Amino acid sequence: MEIMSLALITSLPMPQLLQQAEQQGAVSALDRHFALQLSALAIPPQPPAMLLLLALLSKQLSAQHSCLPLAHIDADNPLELRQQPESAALTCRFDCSQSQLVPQIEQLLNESSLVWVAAAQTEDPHNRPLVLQSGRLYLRRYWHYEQQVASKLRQLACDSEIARRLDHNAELMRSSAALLQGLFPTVGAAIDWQKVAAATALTRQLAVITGGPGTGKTTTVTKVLLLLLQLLPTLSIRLVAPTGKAAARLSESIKSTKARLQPQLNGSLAPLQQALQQIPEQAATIHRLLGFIPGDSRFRYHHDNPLLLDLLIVDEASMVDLPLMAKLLDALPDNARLILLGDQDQLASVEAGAVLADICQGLKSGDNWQMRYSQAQASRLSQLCQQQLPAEATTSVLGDSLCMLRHSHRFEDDAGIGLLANAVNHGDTAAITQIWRTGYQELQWYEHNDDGNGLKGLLAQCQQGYGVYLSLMQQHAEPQQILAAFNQFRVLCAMRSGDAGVENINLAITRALTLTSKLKPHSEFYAGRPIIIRSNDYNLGLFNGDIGLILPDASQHNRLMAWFERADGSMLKVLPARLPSHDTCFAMTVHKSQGSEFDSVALVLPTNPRGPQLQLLSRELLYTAITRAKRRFICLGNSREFAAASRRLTRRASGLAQRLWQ
Ligand SMILES: Nc1ncnc2c1ncn2[C@@H]1O[C@H](COP(=O)(O)OP(=O)(O)OP(=O)(O)O)[C@@H](O)[C@H]1O
Repeated sequence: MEIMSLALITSLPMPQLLQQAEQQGAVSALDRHFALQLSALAIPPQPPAMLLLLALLSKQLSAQHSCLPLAHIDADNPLELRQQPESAALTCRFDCSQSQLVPQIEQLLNESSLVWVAAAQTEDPHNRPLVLQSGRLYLRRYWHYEQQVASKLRQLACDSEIARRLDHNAELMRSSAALLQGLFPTVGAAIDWQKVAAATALTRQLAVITGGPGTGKTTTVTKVLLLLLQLLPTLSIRLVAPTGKAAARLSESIKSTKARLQPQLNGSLAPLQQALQQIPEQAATIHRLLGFIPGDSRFRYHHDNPLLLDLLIVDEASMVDLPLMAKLLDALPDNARLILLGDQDQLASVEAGAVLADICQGLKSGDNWQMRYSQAQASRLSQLCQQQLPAEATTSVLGDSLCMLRHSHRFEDDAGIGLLANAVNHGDTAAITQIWRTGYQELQWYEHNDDGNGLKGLLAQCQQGYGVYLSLMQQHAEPQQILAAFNQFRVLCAMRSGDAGVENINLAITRALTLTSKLKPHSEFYAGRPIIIRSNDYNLGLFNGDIGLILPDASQHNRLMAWFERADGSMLKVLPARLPSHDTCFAMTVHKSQGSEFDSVALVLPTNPRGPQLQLLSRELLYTAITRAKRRFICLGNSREFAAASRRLTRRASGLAQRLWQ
């Protein structure tokens, strides 16, 4: 046993120890190489503990955390090594108590030439690769992103020009309150949070409107646009979402909300008719708005070449990762307004960070949420909404920009899907068990069991769910109609591999559909094969996550083509041989399903989840899967594990919430 300097005790020299740890799966090859290569750059040579910290930081980044909080390191087993009886004991621990660990590591980092300790200065003159701040170790790039996002959001979280006008113009306050009342006719004393959200967006340069599915985010924001365009008729507005699918849904949703509002704009609301016509319907992806440059991680629009707009609306903001949010905010002109819409309870972005959850973090009060309006904003909102809003001791300017919608208009209060989503969101295992037992008609449970009946039941549901689009295909319906029918039903899996992973379930569904004779998968590309794109192809206009179908093209002697629907509703057809990398998509991961909704969803959970699989089975994963379903939610799983997963919260390590709220 060798005792290293800096209070680290290891059974092997650190490079060999990391190699062994890699074989165990405790770190990846990338983590090990990152640690070795970065430490090799340093002069003077770095101690073994630094190598360990570098490997741990890399491991954190691979798990989509933005940083390594030093307090999360386990002094006794920092690499989380498993002790394997057959091999010599692999030891790696700090020779100090857990309580002494953080100060000792901080001292080590303070002395390292690789680390800049961020304090009063805002930039490191030496561009060191690592940054230490408030007990968190960052890769410089991520520290920068966090810094950028926090400072821009704080800068935007101020009163809008309209708020200043309202404060000094009693007549404007009165007429605005009347318009709000017309658009949100409040009945009873309960606070109408949609109205408050609209008033928030009117009075603040930044508004964050969060809420679960069907809580009225799109309805509210459309009404906000009516009010803003009435007051500022030349406002240039852009609508964006993180994926093509989400952008298409936003366009669709704005279009139908406008159609629904149109007949309501009469009497005192009639002057809003013109504003209604001006509301844009076309949403783009964030990448398209920023002007992606193929093969480059930079965008055409940035701080020195800002976007030309007055108001940006970002839907599905929970899917926006930290780097993309930093770039989006960087490209936003200083005087532009920003409205973020999203569901803070959903799975976080596929890449690093959990920006929306961090923004909302300051409203968290135990298991509940609490609005935090300052005295001035509470009084302004109360006048506008003609309802009494309480002021709260607030620690951040952000509090005045946030509003959370909690009542779902999509699910009846006593409907199974809404109840289940709510119980999962509160980790209420007793309620979850009760809901499954009650037998709601929108819910269907299949238990994994040895005789395979659970899987058989699920596959029968797939034959029915996917039977609709396959029948349309047999009837030679239009590709767009067939694709729409395909998108009514979807199987979601918690993970890609394993017995109940996407790969296996896709095979099982393909076999089950072949048995119905509606699918004939005799070659790689066969009529009816659904595909999901796995990489971006800017030339073809196909992007990671796009879903299409292989179908015959009647205009080309039934030649098989891959058909996709573009965000504007038009169809794109591509020769299958030209498709970028893709997979079959009867089943897809819950992660990939974010931003989409289906009439019916069937979720497949692992049979007997262990180790890292358990980490994936989180409350956010279940909630995201359930809320993809509009009418029916089916689940194949292990009932105990389902309930247990609802208590497993994933928190991404980040300093953003602290920067925003303290
Ligand atoms: N205050 C309300 N009263 C009655 N129905 C409402 C109200 N607000 C919204 N709705 C209805 O609820 C449904 C969902 O509204 P909306 O699409 O605005 O919600 P959302 O939060 O944007 O949903 P999603 O998360 O699915 O995008 C729509 O049919 C809408 O007409």
